[in-house]
Amino acid sequence: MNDMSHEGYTTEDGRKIGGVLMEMRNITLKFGGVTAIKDISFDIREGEIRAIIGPNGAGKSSMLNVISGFYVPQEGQVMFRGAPRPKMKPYQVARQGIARTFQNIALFEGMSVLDNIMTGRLTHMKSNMLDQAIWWGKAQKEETENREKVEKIIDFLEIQNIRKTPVGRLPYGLKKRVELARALAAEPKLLLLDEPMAGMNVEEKEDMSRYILDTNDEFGTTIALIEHDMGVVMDLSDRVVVMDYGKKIGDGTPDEVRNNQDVIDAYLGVAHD
Ligand SMILES: Nc1ncnc2c1ncn2[C@@H]1O[C@H](COP(=O)(O)OP(=O)(O)OP(=O)(O)O)[C@@H](O)[C@H]1O
Repeated sequence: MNDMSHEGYTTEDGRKIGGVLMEMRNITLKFGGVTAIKDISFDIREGEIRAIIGPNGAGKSSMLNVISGFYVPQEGQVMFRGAPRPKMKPYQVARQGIARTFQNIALFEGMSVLDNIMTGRLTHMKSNMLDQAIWWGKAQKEETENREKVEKIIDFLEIQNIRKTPVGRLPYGLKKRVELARALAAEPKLLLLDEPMAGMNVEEKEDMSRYILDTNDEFGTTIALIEHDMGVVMDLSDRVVVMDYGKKIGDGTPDEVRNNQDVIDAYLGVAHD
């Protein structure tokens, strides 16, 4: 990586990364007597793929929930586009352009793939019941536009052949892809992925990696993901934060992180003071 200026930087593969989109400033999060996150700071820049990794119980899920606005830290400040982010409801987070997937897939099992993905468009729907009653044309136009956006995502993720299939009948790897499709239907600026490769076989992991890279490339989406497995994110990410016991022990390019002794120790389970 070179030119790591405040305005952005250029990746080794020549992609231009922009300025800071989101910044975590001295975040501390506690659950009663347990400190899940201890005074952690880092930023996420426009257009980058940013990973947060760490062993079991390191605090990754807690951090993703702080980024998504689900948890409000006791100390520190979350900055979004240069302004402190207030406590927000999930729909307000969605309107800021943040979408996420979940580790335990959260789809409507009885609904078709297409209908599940359409639910991702909800934050973009403007016409209400009254519009639909008195001016059906407006609602119909919006429905057509939403369908076109969703069809584009279905093509992009190569799931045309299962568009009418109830999600409950799909194998795990495809469900994960449908969840990604639903998140993309919201046209997020920032996409949060909660262990996107968990429970996948090698081939499914390769597919998911490719779709994540293509999403970033095709739509310019900034992506932050948490992952337990260090290996899978190294080829994917521009920069990696490493957490262990709630602390940040590394932050840098995959190469920098791979050669960081604290990170090596944490993954080998070397005892702490
Ligand atoms: N809702 C909660 N209530 C109480 N303690 C919690 C809660 N969520 C997390 N913790 C604790 O905070 C610490 C960090 O947990 P967290 O789930 O964020 O780690 P993680 O890195 O995501 O772990 P894993 O890889 O196992 O999912 C752990 O000690 C956990 O027990």
